[in-house]
Amino acid sequence: MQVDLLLQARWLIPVEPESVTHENYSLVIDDGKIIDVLDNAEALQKYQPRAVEKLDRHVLIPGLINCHTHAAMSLLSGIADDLPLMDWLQNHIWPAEQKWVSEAFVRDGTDLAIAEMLRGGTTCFNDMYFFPDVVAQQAIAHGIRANVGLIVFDFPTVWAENADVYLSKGLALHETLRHERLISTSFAPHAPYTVSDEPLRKMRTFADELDATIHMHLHETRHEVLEQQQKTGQTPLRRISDLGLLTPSFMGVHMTQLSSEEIEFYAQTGAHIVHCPESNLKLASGFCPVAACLNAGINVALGTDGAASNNDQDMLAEMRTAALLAKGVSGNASAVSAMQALKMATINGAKALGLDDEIGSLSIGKAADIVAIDLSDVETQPVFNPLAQVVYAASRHQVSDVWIAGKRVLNKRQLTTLDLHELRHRTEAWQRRLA
Ligand SMILES: CSC[C@H]1O[C@@H](n2cnc3c(O)ncnc32)[C@H](O)[C@@H]1O
Ligand SMILES: [Zn+2]
Repeated sequence: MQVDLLLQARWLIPVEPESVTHENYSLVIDDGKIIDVLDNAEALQKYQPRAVEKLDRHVLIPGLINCHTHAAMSLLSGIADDLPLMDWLQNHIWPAEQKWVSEAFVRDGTDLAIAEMLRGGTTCFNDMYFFPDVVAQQAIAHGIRANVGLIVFDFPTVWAENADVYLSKGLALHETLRHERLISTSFAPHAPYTVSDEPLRKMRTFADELDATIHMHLHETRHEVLEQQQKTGQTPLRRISDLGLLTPSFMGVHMTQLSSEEIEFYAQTGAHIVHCPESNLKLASGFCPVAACLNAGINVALGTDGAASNNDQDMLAEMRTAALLAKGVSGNASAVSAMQALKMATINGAKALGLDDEIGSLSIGKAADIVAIDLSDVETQPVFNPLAQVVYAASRHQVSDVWIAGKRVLNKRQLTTLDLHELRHRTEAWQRRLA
């Protein structure tokens, strides 16, 4: 049988259907999909590939899914550091956004983040930012998968005047993007402290009608929880639950403040958590009790958050931080194993986005979203355990090749859909303006 491409790898970690590492294994790709996963020798007997790629020093893993970011904020990386969330947001980030955010800013900032993400093995990002139409357009142009946030605030910004306008623009954009192969959409109310009850109720109704997900910052800091409790007698989590938002189509981002009772309660709802350990550590927000959440059966995905609070878009690093932090805070070295960390960055992200039929593992029938990591560098030798080298030692500079829906977007470290030289010029121009 003739097929488009055969990837012959030294190691292959499919994540699903089995948590194993195969040695000398091939992925067979046709029409943008994985059609077989089998031993190298068998693959050559069974298929006549139009192209063969030998990856004999490499491990193949599923494309990494960055389940929470604000891509265009890459242009704000380093403008305000070493500050707690509300000081950072209210006194630095929001004033800068008010002054600078435009369609051109979002186009160039999103391109900068996409270049960084592709070079680091991220094949899908879940975004929440102004001008989501531009975010979608840039993702399509550069061949990366994106879930675009239909943002809502209860006050005017550069994108809309009031909650109803945010919602109507979001619904129109959802309709425009409905048939885009690499794009999905999600309602994205910013946070409990910036969106009132009525628009949240409306979003629940729209999300149900359109079978869409909802993506929201929630319980990010102790301050957020205490302030709302003092004002209303309720935690933000209880309020969001009373408004009917907590269902399997909801992603609560951060969730650093959770009691054991709240973990049990959240698990019952089927809602997902997106853990952003590096942003939480840098803003000193706390951290999500991931080991306890996973044990309770909550699906926990991983995100970097924007580069103004991280300060990068490096999902390999985020995986390592998630695994190490969970062990450190639980006092249990088995908490968040290397396989669990890889799952959080792949299949769990796909589940949170409702895309697990399509992406998140190297399984037959799924899209060919694949990352090759070269483990021959001294930094990742010897390779007794490829999975441990990926999670605990590899750096994003070892990501050699990336395919999304079968298209090669990184070829031996070269981006195929973005010109880095030209991107650097655009970024430097923004730096001069912002300075
Ligand atoms: C609705 S557009 C996104 C909005 O969120 C701001 N933001 C970035 N990071 C965080 C965070 O960790 N918590 C809360 N809000 C954040 C971003 O600057 C935009 O204004
Ligand atoms: Zn965020």
